[in-house]
Amino acid sequence: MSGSNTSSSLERLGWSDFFADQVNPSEANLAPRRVASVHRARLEGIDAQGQAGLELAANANTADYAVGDWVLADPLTDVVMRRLDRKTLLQRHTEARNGQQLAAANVDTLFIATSCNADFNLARLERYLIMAHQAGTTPVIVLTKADTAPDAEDYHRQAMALKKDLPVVVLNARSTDAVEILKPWCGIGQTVALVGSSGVGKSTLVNTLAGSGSDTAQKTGTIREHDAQGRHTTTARSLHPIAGGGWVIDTPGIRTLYVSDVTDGIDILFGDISDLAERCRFRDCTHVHEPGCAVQAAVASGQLDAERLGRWRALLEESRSRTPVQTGPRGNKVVRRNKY
Ligand SMILES: Nc1nc2c(ncn2[C@@H]2O[C@H](COP(=O)(O)OP(=O)(O)OP(=O)(O)O)[C@@H](O)[C@H]2O)c(=O)[nH]1
Ligand SMILES: [Zn+2]
Repeated sequence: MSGSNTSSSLERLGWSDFFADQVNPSEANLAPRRVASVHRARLEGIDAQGQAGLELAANANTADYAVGDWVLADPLTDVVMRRLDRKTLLQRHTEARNGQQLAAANVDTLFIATSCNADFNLARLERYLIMAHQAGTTPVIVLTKADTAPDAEDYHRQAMALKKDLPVVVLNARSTDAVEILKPWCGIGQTVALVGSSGVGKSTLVNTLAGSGSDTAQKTGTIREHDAQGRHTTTARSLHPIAGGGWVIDTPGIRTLYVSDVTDGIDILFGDISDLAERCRFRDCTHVHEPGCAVQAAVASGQLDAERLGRWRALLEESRSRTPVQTGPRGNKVVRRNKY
């Protein structure tokens, strides 16, 4: 890496020791670039100077790259030599060949958006929280449309009860006040992404964060991504600068994320129940009818909410039925682990 100016500009793009430490001395002449959008046949990149080419080798597949990835490119030919390990990775479950589609990489904070109205659903928020933990990102619940809800504080209180120390903010996505409220997670070099149902205000928030007059502004309520044939640089980038520093990733893929393969995340979100379960008399306790069940005892004493227990059980069931299980060499079951 050359001079400190370059690295400090790179840090504005999200570069950090985590990535710098992966660069071998023999790779010092290569240029770190960040993937700004992924198309079927090509990638777009950025570096400290702005748009930067990313050419893939003939045998490479764009599906192996996610928006937000860091790669090392040959500065003369723009050819991608290597992708650096990811800090975090958001994936989509698909029915396709390998079952996973990459949605975004190296997202520091995941804004889980829901509005202060009928969209608000604790079970769905829990799923998004699990997804955030599973990806390695920090979740923040963003309650939108506070300006239209007389009872926003009630939603706030319910969301905060989902997990100890969970950040929950209440805002009007159309107001510039939202920028100030989200500032703690949008500093220089920070990357955020938004998930949530259709219509909760994700595009509106991206626009508000990007600032007015930004040429990256998304059109709300309309289709954003279009590949204009015959022109090659007109597609919307998926990595948008935030006015006060940082980046927000917004892609169609991230808008349709849902939970799968979530066992690790479930243990983080429902750690209290997992702890209780360890104290049950039977190791294979189903926490339904067994004597000596510490989980049922906690429900009976009012320490544990029965509905929350029900959601935990449903998520575990779903996760078990979806997690691919491979049969190991001696017929012992090997559950696939996260691999970034
Ligand atoms: N009053 C008010 N309206 C909002 C707020 N956030 C979003 N809206 C409006 O809600 C509508 C939907 O907002 P979008 O930003 O398009 O929602 P989205 O989550 O991007 O929806 P998809 O693109 O379908 O995923 C728009 O008309 C917004 O102006 C808010 O906090 N307050
Ligand atoms: Zn039990």
